[in-house]
Amino acid sequence: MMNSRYAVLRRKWKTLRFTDYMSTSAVHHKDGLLLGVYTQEKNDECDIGTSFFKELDTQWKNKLSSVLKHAGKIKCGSAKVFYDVVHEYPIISVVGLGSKAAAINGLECIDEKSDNIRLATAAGIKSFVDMGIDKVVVDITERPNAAAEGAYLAAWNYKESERKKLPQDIEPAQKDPAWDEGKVYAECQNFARHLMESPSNLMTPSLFADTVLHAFEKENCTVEIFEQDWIEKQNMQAFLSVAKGSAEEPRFMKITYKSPSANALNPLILVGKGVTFDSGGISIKPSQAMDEMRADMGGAATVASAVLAAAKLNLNVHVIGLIPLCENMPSSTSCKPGDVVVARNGSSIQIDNTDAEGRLLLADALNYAQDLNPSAVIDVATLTGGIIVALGGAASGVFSNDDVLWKQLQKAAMCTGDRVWRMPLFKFYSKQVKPAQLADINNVGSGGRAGAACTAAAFLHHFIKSDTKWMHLDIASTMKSNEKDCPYLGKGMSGRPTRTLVKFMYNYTQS
Ligand SMILES: N[C@@H](CSCc1ccccc1)C(=O)NCC(=O)O
Ligand SMILES: [Mg+2]
Ligand SMILES: [Zn+2]
Ligand SMILES: [Zn+2]
Repeated sequence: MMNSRYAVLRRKWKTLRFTDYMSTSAVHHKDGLLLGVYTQEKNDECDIGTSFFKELDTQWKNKLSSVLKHAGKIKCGSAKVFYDVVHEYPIISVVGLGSKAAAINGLECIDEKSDNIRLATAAGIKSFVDMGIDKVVVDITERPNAAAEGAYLAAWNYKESERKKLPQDIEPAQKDPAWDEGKVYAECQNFARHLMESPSNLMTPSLFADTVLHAFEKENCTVEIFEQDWIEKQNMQAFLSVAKGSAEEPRFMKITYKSPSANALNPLILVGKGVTFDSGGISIKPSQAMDEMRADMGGAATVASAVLAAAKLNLNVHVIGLIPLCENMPSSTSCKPGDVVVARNGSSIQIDNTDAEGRLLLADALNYAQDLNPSAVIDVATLTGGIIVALGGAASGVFSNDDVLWKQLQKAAMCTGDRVWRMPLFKFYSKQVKPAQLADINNVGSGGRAGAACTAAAFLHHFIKSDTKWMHLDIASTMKSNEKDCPYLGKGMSGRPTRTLVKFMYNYTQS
């Protein structure tokens, strides 16, 4: 709640902003400062400032420690704002970094230190909302990359009018390459959030392809956009069976980034499901929350964004992103329940539920991927409601035929805080999708909703050759975010797991 002293000081500062005095000599008066303190375990002891906090405190004759003493404890991941403590920075936000001893928590599968920094920095950025601040200077004593991630993820909003209320000029107190890296991780996740959140009429398959092409303009990458005739020549009939219900033409994107120093001939291939709107088709979805299916291209968005980050960070990797894009709509040209199509690999598929469309696009894209001599193939897809039932928003579900690949992804996710959880690829589930009554395989499992994420993975597994190292990420569980579960992302389409994919590629180059 705003008390009277707060109101007076805020008014005073706002008045000052528009004086000639401000616009000439004392530019600092428009700047906010974000400082960190470690939470003290003992109740009667004050929180302890970071080394940067202490440095400024000495410079400013203990004014910071003095206000902190009266402010009481600052909880981990929360912020307290102080006005006019020093004239250099009229607004200072002090954030709780949690315990200095925070470390990797095996049970939680997360590096708590890094996540505390993200939470704290995000809370600090948000504490400057509506203050008209031009620039925020951030204390980066602890984990500069995580600080940048928290800051830039928190400063983002799909709506420009909301974004403008938050500081957009954010700078580290000292130059640090780790901060710059964290900024790329966050900005690429924000790009994925933009693609996912965009209304489906403004992010059709062709508009998605154009937007991504534009984002890669300055990167040393090859971006290919294939149209319907190419998809037909590729015999991608499973993919086309979904696309044919819509007036919007499908697209197939291929984005290649090969670091000049990467000698790997065999690329890592990322495949992203790009259904720009999933109405369910003839097996139409209930209208409640159907709008959220504008984000059914979350796999495509995160794959494109992760490859973009790899290029921006010059990661020592050879990666190809494959992105089948289409709409799933009901019409007189739609595929009907019980229809049979032949996929690119020659397998016949009985389509008993047209809402289980993602796996049809992926079947053909995965088959194409394996023609490119990959070192590993990873698909990313908002694939099933079943994974939401299984994991909630805590993690993306991962199915893999390779333990090393899985462990590398798990390690990456611990660092980024964007978690993953391994799920089974038992024959138990394969037997529920094949054989189908009229074809080699059915696009839905005989168990119905029971184990639906697992039968979907079993379906994809059918299209994976025995010597291909493969991982399938079902990201329907992490498609959306909310303020309570992840304050640094807030509410809306999450852009998860972009940072985990980038970190995975970073580690992949080291192995
Ligand atoms: N598009 C997929 C996943 S729908 C999952 C979802 C549901 C509600 C809110 C967010 C995400 C699909 O249609 N899958 C078919 C299925 O799960 O049966
Ligand atoms: Mg969208
Ligand atoms: Zn669907
Ligand atoms: Zn879908």
